[in-house]
Amino acid sequence: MTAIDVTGARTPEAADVITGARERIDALDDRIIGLIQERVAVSAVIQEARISSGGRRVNLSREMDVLGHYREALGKPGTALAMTLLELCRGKI
Ligand SMILES: O=C(O)C(=O)C[C@]1(C(=O)O)C=C[C@@H](O)C=C1
Repeated sequence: MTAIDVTGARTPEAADVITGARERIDALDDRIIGLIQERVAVSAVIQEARISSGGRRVNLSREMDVLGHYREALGKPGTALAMTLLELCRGKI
C-alpha cells in the first residue's frame, strides 16, 4: 500500500502531512499511556493506605472533585474520560 492509500489522502503532500502528524500522535499516546499507568500506581498507594487504616477503597466526594476537574477542562466528554480513568484506578463499582 502507498502512503496515500494508508492515510486516505488524495495527494502525496497531504499524505506526508498526515504521516508526520500520526507519528506525533503515536508519541503523544505513548506518553498519555505512561501517565495513566503512573496515575494508577499513585491511586493504588492512596487506596492501600486508606484500606489498611480500616477505610473503604472508594471515596465518592473525591471522585466528584476529579470528575468536575475533567469536565471543567474538557467539557462533557471529560466526565466520561474521568470515569474511565477512575475505573482503571479502582476497578468497577
Ligand atoms: O483520592 C483518593 O482518595 C483516591 O483513592 C484516588 C482515587 C483516584 O484514582 O482519583 C481513586 C479512588 C477513590 O474513590 C477516589 C479517587
